[in-house]
Amino acid sequence: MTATKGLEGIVAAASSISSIIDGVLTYRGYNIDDLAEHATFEEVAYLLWYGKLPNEAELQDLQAKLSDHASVPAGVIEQLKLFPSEANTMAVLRSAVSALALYDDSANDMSAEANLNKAIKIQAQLPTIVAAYARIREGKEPVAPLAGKSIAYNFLYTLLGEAPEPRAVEAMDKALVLHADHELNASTFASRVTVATLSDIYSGITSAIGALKGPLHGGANEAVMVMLEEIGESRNVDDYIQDKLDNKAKIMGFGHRVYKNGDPRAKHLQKMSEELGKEKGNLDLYEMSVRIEELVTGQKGLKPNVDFYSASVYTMLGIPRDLFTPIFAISRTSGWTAHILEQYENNRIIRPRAEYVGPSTQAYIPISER
Ligand SMILES: CC(=O)SCCNC(=O)CCNC(=O)[C@H](O)C(C)(C)COP(=O)(O)OP(=O)(O)OC[C@H]1O[C@@H](n2cnc3c(N)ncnc32)[C@H](O)[C@@H]1OP(=O)(O)O
Ligand SMILES: O=C([O-])CC(=O)C(=O)O
Repeated sequence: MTATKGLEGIVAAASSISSIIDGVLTYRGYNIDDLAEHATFEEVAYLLWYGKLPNEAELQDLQAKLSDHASVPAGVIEQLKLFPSEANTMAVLRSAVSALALYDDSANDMSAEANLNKAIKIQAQLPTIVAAYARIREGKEPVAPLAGKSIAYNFLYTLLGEAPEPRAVEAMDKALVLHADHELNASTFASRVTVATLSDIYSGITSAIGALKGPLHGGANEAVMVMLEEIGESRNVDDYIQDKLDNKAKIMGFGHRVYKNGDPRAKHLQKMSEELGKEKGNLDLYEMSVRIEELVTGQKGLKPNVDFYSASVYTMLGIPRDLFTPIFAISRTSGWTAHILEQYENNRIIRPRAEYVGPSTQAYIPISER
């Protein structure tokens, strides 16, 4: 038995949810470029859960369910108030989602219907939790989401406490569409491993949030913003990046395990970054990002991934840096839950083998003789 480091190239599950074939990403066979252009996040979530695009009535029904479930148990809000105001936001989210299970009587109901309902409920509650914590840590009261509004609208509304600009809602919605699912990425795999033991959906999402938090995965969007802040202004880009490249340091937001010729989602975020910069009359972040890309791609051949331009997009939407990865989690909950439901439908425990590289058979030595 020989191990493949990082399981590169190993096909570990069959799935009909999303595919990456020859660098083209599809959700249920629909090209991400078409979905990014035309679909709302709610349509995409429906597509991921039900396997088809909704008609008007089906979409309205899902939107009503999401609205009905958007409030969070008072006990979870009380917990958010007890957490330190400087806490890591992904750790907060991981803990809060785990706590949601304590208030859900159906948490351990393993019927397909109950699990789909929980998927919708968790999707509705995640944005409420992220916005509530962001306000609580600033000493403000959480704002209740408005019935009949989209997840993108309500996230911005409950975060900022005022009606968001239509353009901001549109950009947020597109970002949610682009992050919704991505085949067997690390966090989705973690969620499938967890629920394949027949553990509950909350355990699966808690595992996934823990995996997404890392800077090699979803945490990279926040790390990109740290880099842009460290660089500070355009004239510093070349020296900063050259120093990193010379020292073989990782440039966050570049590279990908599967895409070697570029991530198809990045161009949409780059376009959004440029458009928002133009609208705000400040292209600094966009231009710095473009120059970083020229240097990194030029010298290392590495292309930007989904996390690179999302950092400048979210910043231009007025979102604090440490909410970037929680936003990724809000979107990816649709994909995680779709994968969890698919895993339950045709389950077998996920239990690979390890190549043993430790010492060969050893004779036990009593402690007094060691
Ligand atoms: C949503 C997402 O999760 S997208 C990914 C987000 N993560 C990041 O942006 C973090 C930065 N990128 C990385 O760390 C990596 O590219 C990963 C984790 C995304 C993929 O990792 P792997 O598939 O193991 O990388 P891969 O084997 O292709 O790396 C090949 C070489 O390129 C280097 N490399 C890869 N990414 C980068 C980078 N961002 N900066 C500098 N060098 C890099 C590797 O160090 C490796 O060099 P070596 O051959 O000298 O050892
Ligand atoms: O697929 C991956 O390895 C990481 C990624 O881009 C994602 O999860 O969106």
